[in-house]
Amino acid sequence: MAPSSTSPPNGASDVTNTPKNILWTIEPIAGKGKGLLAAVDIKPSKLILSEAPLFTTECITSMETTEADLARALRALPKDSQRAFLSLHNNYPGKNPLSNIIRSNGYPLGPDSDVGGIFANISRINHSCRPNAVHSWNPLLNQETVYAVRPIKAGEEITLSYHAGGPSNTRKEILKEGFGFDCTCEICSLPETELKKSDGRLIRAQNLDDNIGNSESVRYSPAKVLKNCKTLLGIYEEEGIRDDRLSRLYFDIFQVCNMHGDQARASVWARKYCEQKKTSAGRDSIDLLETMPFVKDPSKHGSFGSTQDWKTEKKAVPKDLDNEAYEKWLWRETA
Ligand SMILES: C[S@@+](CC[C@H](N)C(=O)[O-])C[C@H]1O[C@@H](n2cnc3c(N)ncnc32)[C@H](O)[C@@H]1O
Repeated sequence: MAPSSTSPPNGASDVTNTPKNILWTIEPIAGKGKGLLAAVDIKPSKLILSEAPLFTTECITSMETTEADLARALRALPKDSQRAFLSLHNNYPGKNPLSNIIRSNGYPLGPDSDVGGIFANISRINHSCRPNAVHSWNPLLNQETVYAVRPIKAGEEITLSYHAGGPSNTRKEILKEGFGFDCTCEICSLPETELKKSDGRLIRAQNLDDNIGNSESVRYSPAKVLKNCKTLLGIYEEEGIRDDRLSRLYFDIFQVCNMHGDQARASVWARKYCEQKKTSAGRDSIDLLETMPFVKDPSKHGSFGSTQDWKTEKKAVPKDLDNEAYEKWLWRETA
């Protein structure tokens, strides 16, 4: 066992796990090697970990020299960082051990980045198809952050999503092919009847998501798309999905409303997106900072005003409705 209260290896910064504030420990997890267990109850939006990479794949100069490039970069690290790297899980033992440690543990440093990072602690976090935490690269900190998105009980495993979405057979196939393991998360291990129900919901979610992402539908049948968004949100609630699928859905709804000139609702959904990003990536999340201006003025976003069919002013958000009436307004269900 490697308790998280020990000093992080050189190059790895770990702001939360000081001896005074131990949120988690690294422990053996049945069937998954090691993993992170919560040491205390953790609430959503709590920063669990913020960590700089031990090193990045920027040192790789070509496919042919990958192993040699990595060996050189590794030798340049302090001894404890080298040990931390070499102790990480290798899912593909045999030739090219360094490349395969990267393959087993690397995270891209941002959604569009070709550069991967290896982390002493974050790389120990196992996958779940219903994760209770979300990771993201914070370019302002130059660190990967992990925030809780659901309440996590002391003793519960902290989990991230390596790949999200779809019914269990699709997910299992992708995880096996892309990451080389058979997923045994709590969703994939549900009893058959429950798994079937969950799969049914997630197949429906996939179809709804396809419709919501279809620009023709958003342009010509926005009322139907908005209805599908509401159904999808209901499925996410039922399935306990609070990862980036949820913030993406909020952003999609923002765009549907904004595209048709409904600035009042667009502003509400932009705010929901920002709040969810604050929970999953912190108040200094780039996505949050970039979207905040559209809460104030949705018309500044590129999606604004292809039509004015739903035209409202931003100030038209009602203030005196009860919850039920407000929800009806929000989903454009009032006459
Ligand atoms: C990035 S490592 C995570 C930490 C690793 N368990 C360890 O011992 O260092 C990824 C590996 O953990 C295991 N793993 C992660 N999530 C899993 C899951 N849901 N089911 C089964 N094995 C899992 C697999 O062996 C996978 O290749």
